[in-house]
Amino acid sequence: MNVFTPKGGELYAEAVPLAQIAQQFSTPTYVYSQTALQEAYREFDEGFAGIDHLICYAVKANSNLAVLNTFAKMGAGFDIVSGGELARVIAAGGDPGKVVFSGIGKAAAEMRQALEAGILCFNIESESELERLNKVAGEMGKVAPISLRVNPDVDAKTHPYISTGLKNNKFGVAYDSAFALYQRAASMPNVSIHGVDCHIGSQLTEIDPFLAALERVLALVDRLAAAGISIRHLDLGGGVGICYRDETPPEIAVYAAKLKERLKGRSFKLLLEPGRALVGNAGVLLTRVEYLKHGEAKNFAIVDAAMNDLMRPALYDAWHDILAVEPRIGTNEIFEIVGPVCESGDFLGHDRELCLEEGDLLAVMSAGAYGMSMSSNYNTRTRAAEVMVNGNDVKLVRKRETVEGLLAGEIVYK
Ligand SMILES: Cc1ncc(COP(=O)(O)O)c(C=O)c1O
Ligand SMILES: N[C@@H](CCCC[NH3+])C(=O)O
Repeated sequence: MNVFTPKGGELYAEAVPLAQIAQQFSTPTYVYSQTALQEAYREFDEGFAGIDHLICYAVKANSNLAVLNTFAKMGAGFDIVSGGELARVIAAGGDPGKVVFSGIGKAAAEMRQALEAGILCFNIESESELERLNKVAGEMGKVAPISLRVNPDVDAKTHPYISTGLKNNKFGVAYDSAFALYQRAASMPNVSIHGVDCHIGSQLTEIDPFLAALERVLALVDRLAAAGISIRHLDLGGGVGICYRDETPPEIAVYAAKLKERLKGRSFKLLLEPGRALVGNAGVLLTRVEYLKHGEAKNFAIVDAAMNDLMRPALYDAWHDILAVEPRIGTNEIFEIVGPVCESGDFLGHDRELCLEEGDLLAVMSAGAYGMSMSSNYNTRTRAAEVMVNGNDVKLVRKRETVEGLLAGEIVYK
C-alpha cells in the first residue's frame, strides 16, 4: 500500500500533508508511516502462515526506536549486527530471546552482552569467531546457541556492493568447509548448534537466487542430520527488494509460497531477516529547495538534505523518486537535485524534470531503509529529525541533532 499519496494535488503522509510536517518540524526530516510498517510486517508474517516461522527484522535498515517498537509489539524478532543494535532492541521493548546476531566482527564484549541478554542465536561467520565464542561462553559458564552463516556461492544478481553470498564476499563460512566446521562446533563444550544460516544479498528482485540458496542449504542440513547433527531452525536471511523506480520485486506472498512449498515436511522453524522490504517504502525524506542555480550545462536545485542524510545515491548510484510536495503549474525543467555538502558526489537525483521555485518542498521517496541509519555528520551537519505518522497523528520520534550535541564529546586541551 502506498501511504504517501497526493490528495488534491498535495502530497500526504497518510492523512497528514507533508507541508504541515515541514512547517512543524522544519527540514530535512524523515517521515515514516506506521501503517505502512505494520502492513509490511503483516504481509510478511501472513505469507509464512502455516509453517513455524519467526520474522527477525534487520535492525540496520532503520534502527529508530519507534520503528523497532512498532515491530516488537507485533511479535517480531530482530537481526542485529552489533551490541549497539542489541541495546536498541531492548530499549524499544524487543524480546532478546527472539534476537539473532549476525556480523563478521563480533567483539568479545558484544558476545558477553548478547549471552547476558539471552539471545536466540549467534550467526557465526568464521572459525576464529566460533572459537572466540566458545571461550567467552565458557568463561561465563554458559552455552552459546549458534548457527553457521554459510556462504552458498549464489549470484544474487544485485548491485555488487550489496551482494553477500558469493565466494569472493567477506561474509560467512565457505560452503565446502561448513560441514567440517559444524563437526568442530559439535565437539565444543560451550556452544550448541541450533541452526544453519545464510544471507545472499540485498535488494534482490528475483526469487530464483533465494531458491538456489535454499537448495544448497538444505543439502547441508541433510548431510548434517545424517551425521547426527540436527537443527532447530533454518535462517534464510533477508534481501527481498522493493520498487524504487521500475523494478519488479517478488510479491511477498509468492516468495513465501515458493519457500513454503520447498520446505514441506521439514520440522525445523524458518527464520527470516527482512530489512528493506519492511521499511523501505514506509519512509520519505522531506527536504526544502534552498537555491536554484541555472548553469551553462545543467540546472541545479540545491536542497537542504544531502548525502550525509541519504547516502544511497552517492554510494550505489541508487535511484529515489523525487516529488514536489505542492506541485506547481508551469514549465518543467531538468534539474540536478544536489545537497550542500562539499563533494561532487553529493546528489540525491540526476536529471529530474520538475517545476521548482526556491523554498519549495520535495519528498525523496522510498527512503525508509538505509536512509537515516546510514546518515553521518559529514560537514558537521546535524542529522535530520524523524517523525512517525499514523492516520492523522504525527509524532516526533527523534529530535533533530544540535551542533552543541555534536561538539559535546570532543575535547580541547588548553
Ligand atoms: C545478515 C543480514 N541479514 C539481513 C539483512 C537485511 O537485508 P535486506 O534489507 O536486504 O532485507 C542484511 C543486509 O543486507 C544482512 O547483512
Ligand atoms: N545499505 C544497503 C544495503 C546493504 C545491506 C547490508 N547488508 C542499501 O542501502 O541498499
